[in-house]
Amino acid sequence: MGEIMEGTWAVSVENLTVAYDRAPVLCNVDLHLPKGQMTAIVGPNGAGKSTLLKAMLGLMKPLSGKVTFDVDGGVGYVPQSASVDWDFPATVQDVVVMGRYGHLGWLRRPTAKDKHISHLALQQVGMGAYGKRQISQLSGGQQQRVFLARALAQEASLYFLDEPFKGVDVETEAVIVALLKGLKAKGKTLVVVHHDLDTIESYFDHIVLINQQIIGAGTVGTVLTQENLRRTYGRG
Ligand SMILES: Nc1ncnc2c1ncn2[C@@H]1O[C@H](COP(=O)(O)OP(=O)(O)OP(=O)(O)O)[C@@H](O)[C@H]1O
Repeated sequence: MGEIMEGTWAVSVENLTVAYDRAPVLCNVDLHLPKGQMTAIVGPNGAGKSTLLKAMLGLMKPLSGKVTFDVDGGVGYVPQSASVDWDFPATVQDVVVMGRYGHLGWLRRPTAKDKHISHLALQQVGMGAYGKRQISQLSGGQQQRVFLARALAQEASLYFLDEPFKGVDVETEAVIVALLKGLKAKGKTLVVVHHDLDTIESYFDHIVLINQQIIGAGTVGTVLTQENLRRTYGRG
């Protein structure tokens, strides 16, 4: 691939194999995710999408393989909403300020600036009035917005989001898409687990089709074909 220059990829995955017990969930995954673009990770339930995100983030130890990042700033993660303990006693403001921890020195308390940035992030997701509310007392869509605000407050340069549109209404989805596109316009790299095939073309530049192995990866125009979808979902 002679046209690919150094510094093109934000994330490079080489020969990654991941298993929970013994049976591998991901096998020999080689993958490159382009800088400054929005990439959709797409595949059926159980394909290993969340596992791929966790392995790339170093939250799971792979059986083999290597993941390297080439980014100027921090790495942000918005986990699947269902995987979060929403009964944890914390206010909305607390959760968003946690996004600033990477910017805080050792044992330093959040400064007025951290609180200000966190408040602006909450306003950006339309949750400015909810700072003092317990997170357990929010709807699913509101919780999703708060997690997005936390990611914004983090001011990372690479973001991983696991199904940010799951269970949200059309308005919340539009808010989230606009924010993600705004982050991309600022040069951030976004990697998003996504299920809705109908919106891939309008939301994303790049796509990874996965079902334990990589079925295809590249621009949406070249990879999102009927044949590749059939190979990914095993139907048709
Ligand atoms: N903690 C775990 N222990 C054992 N097996 C697991 C664990 N988490 C996931 N798995 C298994 O690993 C496989 C991949 O799961 P993963 O959550 O990565 O899939 P996914 O593509 O994100 O699915 P979905 O679209 O349903 O969220 C599945 O077969 C799942 O049952």
